[in-house]
Order: sequence, then C-alpha cells, then structure tokens
Amino acid sequence: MKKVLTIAGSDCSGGAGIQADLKTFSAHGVYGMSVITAVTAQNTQGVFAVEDISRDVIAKQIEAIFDDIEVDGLKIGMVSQVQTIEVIAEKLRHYSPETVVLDPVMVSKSGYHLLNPEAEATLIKDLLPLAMIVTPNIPEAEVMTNMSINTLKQMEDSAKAIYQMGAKNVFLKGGHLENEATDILYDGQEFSYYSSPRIATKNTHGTGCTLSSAITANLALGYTLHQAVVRAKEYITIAIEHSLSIGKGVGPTHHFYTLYKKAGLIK
Ligand SMILES: Nc1ncnc2c1ncn2[C@@H]1O[C@H](COP(=O)(O)OP(=O)(O)O)[C@@H](O)[C@H]1O
Ligand SMILES: Cc1ncc(COP(=O)(O)O)c(N)n1
Repeated sequence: MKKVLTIAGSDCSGGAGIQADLKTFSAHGVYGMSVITAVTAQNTQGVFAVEDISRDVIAKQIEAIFDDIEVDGLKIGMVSQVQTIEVIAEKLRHYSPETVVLDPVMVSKSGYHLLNPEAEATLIKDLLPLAMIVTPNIPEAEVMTNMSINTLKQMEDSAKAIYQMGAKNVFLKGGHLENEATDILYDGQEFSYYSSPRIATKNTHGTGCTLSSAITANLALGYTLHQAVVRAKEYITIAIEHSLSIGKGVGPTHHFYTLYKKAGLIK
C-alpha cells in the first residue's frame, strides 16, 4: 500500500486541514499519516482559536515518520508561523522526499489568517523550492505575486510569476472567479486547463485541502503530474457536487460518494 503524509493543521469540525486530507487519502486507497502543525478550533462558521505546535514537536513528528516508514507522497497545508516553516524545510531538506505538493494555505474561507502574514515570504523562500507542485487559490496567488486576478489571462500571468519564484509546477485554482471552475497548470513551458461547471453550493469548506491531497495520493499511486491533476479535479468536482449540509455555515465536501455508490450504499 502506498504511504502518504500530510503536514498541516487540525480542523476539529472535520471539513478542512488534516481531517480532510486523511479522508481524501482513505478514499484513494492510500495509507494516510499526519504531522500536525497547529490545532484550530473551527467549524463551518468560522475559526475561533489556533494553537501552534512547537518547533520541537513538529520536528519529532517528522522524524518519527521518516525514520521508520517510507513516504510515497507528501503534502503541506497550513504552516502558521515562520518557525514552523523553517523546521519543516530543514527536515525535508534532510529526508529529501521526491513527491511534495505545497498548498500555500493563507486565509480561511471565513477570513481568518491561518498563515501569519509575516511568514508569507518565508513560505515562498523555504518551501516553494522543495515542492514538485504548488496549488494556490486566487487570493493566495494575489498575495504571492502582488497582482490582482479577475480573468484567465491574469491567472496565467500570476502562475508565470510564481513559477519564476522557484516553483517547478504551478496549479492555480480558479474556484474564486465566476462562471466555470477553471484551474490552470503551468510547467514553465505551457499551460494546461482543467474546467468543470460551477456547482451552485455554499458547501466548499476544505475544497483546497481536498484537491491538494487528491493530487498527492494520485502521484503516490504512480500517475504522472498531468494524470494526477485530472483525477484530482474529477474527485473534487464529485466531492463538491455531493457536499454535505453539515453545520450552519459553509459545509464540507463528501469524500466517499463514489465509494459508497460503487458499494451500492447510495442509490
Ligand atoms: N462552486 C464550485 N463548483 C465547482 N468547482 C469548484 C467550486 N468551487 C471551487 N471549485 C473547485 O475546487 C477546487 C478548489 O478551489 P478553490 O475554491 O479555488 O480553492 P480553495 O479551497 O483553496 O480556496 C478547484 O478545483 C476549483 O476549481
Ligand atoms: C486547518 C485548516 N487548514 C486549511 C484550511 C483552509 O480550508 P479551505 O480549503 O476551505 O480554504 C482550514 N480552514 N483549516
């Protein structure tokens, strides 16, 4: 069985972060492991508290995994603080895993800064070069490039600018624009486009976490980058289509729809 790791924050309500990542991994039939960078108190309505895990305990979690278990794919989500980023980068440089997906999580859908704004430059400097692919949403790409993005052309310009910062592949998600949900991949030479009809739902809590975990799982399973992205886009589209009206706010995606349907548990 392929073994896949998420380095991210915990979302106690189970919609985003570590919890979304592990559900996505399970749905892909890979063995999920987690290094927790921060514990958040959040739900479908907002983020109410965050406690960052110490540098030392993050280091120990990473060592505990890599010193014992082969890691076939790894994703990085919420990293909170400069010291969190520095210790992750130091450990990854030591263990040099090949397949690293970086989701540069910055602000939650409810507007909470999950990444300290002072740590944005460190994330770009220390983590971008270690990643095989980086998956910003539009607000994150705007922060990274200081550009405003309202059109597909502006998405392309921003993806190019992120590539020039040292990313090997840039997957810019278009969920925050109107019309179709079009994401783009830039590999330094050409653009590929991945579109799906926009689904009319408010339940998109954790979509970014889910998508980057699905890319990671598919890469670990041996798919090429392009195949992994196509499969992940299919996965997130089904997960949003069957998203769950759990809680009073922005509900989570459905990770097991396809599995349950195949098993005859959903008619
Ligand atoms: N309403 C929607 N209908 C269909 N796909 C969507 C919708 N909202 C987001 N997506 C897709 O979900 C994925 C995550 O999108 P996005 O919302 O841009 O990221 P984030 O969750 O990081 O803010 C992307 O593939 C995007 O195109
Ligand atoms: C611990 C944690 N990590 C990431 C997100 C971003 O979630 P979204 O994908 O909805 O932007 C979150 N809300 N909480």
